Amino acid sequence: MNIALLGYGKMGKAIEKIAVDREHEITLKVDSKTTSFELDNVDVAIDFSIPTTALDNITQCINNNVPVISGTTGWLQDYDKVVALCKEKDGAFIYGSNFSIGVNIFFELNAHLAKLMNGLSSYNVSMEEIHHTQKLDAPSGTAISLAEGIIKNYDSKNNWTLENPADTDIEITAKRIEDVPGTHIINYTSEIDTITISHEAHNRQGFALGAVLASEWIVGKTGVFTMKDVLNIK
Ligand SMILES: NC(=O)C1=CN([C@@H]2O[C@H](COP(=O)(O)OP(=O)(O)OC[C@H]3O[C@@H](n4cnc5c(N)ncnc54)[C@H](OP(=O)(O)O)[C@@H]3O)[C@@H](O)[C@H]2O)C=CC1
Ligand SMILES: O=C(O)C1=N[C@H](C(=O)O)C[C@H](O)C1
Repeated sequence: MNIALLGYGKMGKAIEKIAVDREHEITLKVDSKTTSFELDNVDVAIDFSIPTTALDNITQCINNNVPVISGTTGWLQDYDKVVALCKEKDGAFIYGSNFSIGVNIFFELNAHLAKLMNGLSSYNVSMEEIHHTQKLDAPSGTAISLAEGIIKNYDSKNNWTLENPADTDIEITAKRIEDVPGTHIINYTSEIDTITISHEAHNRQGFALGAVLASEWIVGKTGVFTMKDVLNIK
C-alpha cells in the first residue's frame, strides 16, 4: 500500500518503520513545514499530527476519497463533523485515542470492572495518566476514552474533570514526566482497600503497529469504524 503520513514526528517515524517492515511504501510525509499537499497515489492516510491541524487533514483526505486513520488526540470537539462528512462522501475513517492492542484490551477490562463496581458505594473511582513532557493535550485521549467507558457502566459518575471533582465526577490526574510513552492507572478506593488496573506502554511500537494494522484493514471499506472493528472485539 502507498501510505501518506500526516505528521512526521515521534509517531510518524515509528509508523514509517513498521509500515516499511510490512512492505508498504511511504509516498507522502507532512510536517509543520509543509504548506500544502496533494494526495495523488495514496491508498491510505495516517494522521498523527497536532490537535489544531487534525480536522483539516482528515477533511482533505475524505474530500479526496482517501481512507484516513486518525490517532491525533485533543481535537474531538469536531468528531461529529468528520462523521457527517464521511457519511456524506461515502468515505472511510477510524479515530482511535489509542491504537495499541494492549490498550484496546484494557478498554474492555475497564468497562467490565466498572460494571462489577457499579452500585458499590463505599468505593470511589479515580484515574491517573502519565506522559512525556512534550504532550500538548491533557488529559490524554486514552484517559478520556477510559472515563467514557466508566461513565457508561457506572451510575454514580457522569463526567470527568482534572480539578475540584464533584461526587459525580471522575477525577483524572495528568502527570508529565520526561520520556514516558503512556501510562494509565484506574483506582477504585474504599476505606478498606484499593482495586487498581493499569496499562503501561514501554515504547511507541504498540501504537504504531495498531495504526498500520488499522490502515491495512480499512482499505476497500467505507464507513466510520473504531479499533473494536479492526480487532473484531465483540
Ligand atoms: N492514538 C494513539 O495511539 C496515539 C496518539 N498519539 C497522538 O498523536 C499525536 C502526535 O504525537 P507525536 O508523534 O508524539 O507528536 P510529535 O510532536 O512528535 O509530532 C507531531 C507532528 O505533527 C507535525 N505537524 C505540525 N503541524 C502539522 C500540520 N499542519 N500538518 C501535519 N503535521 C503537522 C509536526 O511537525 P514538525 O515535526 O515540523 O514539528 C510533527 O511532525 C498527538 O496528538 C498524540 O497525542 C500519540 C501516540 C499514540
Ligand atoms: O501523546 C502521546 O504520546 C500519546 N497520546 C495518546 C493519548 O493522548 O492517549 C495515546 C498514548 O497514550 C500516547
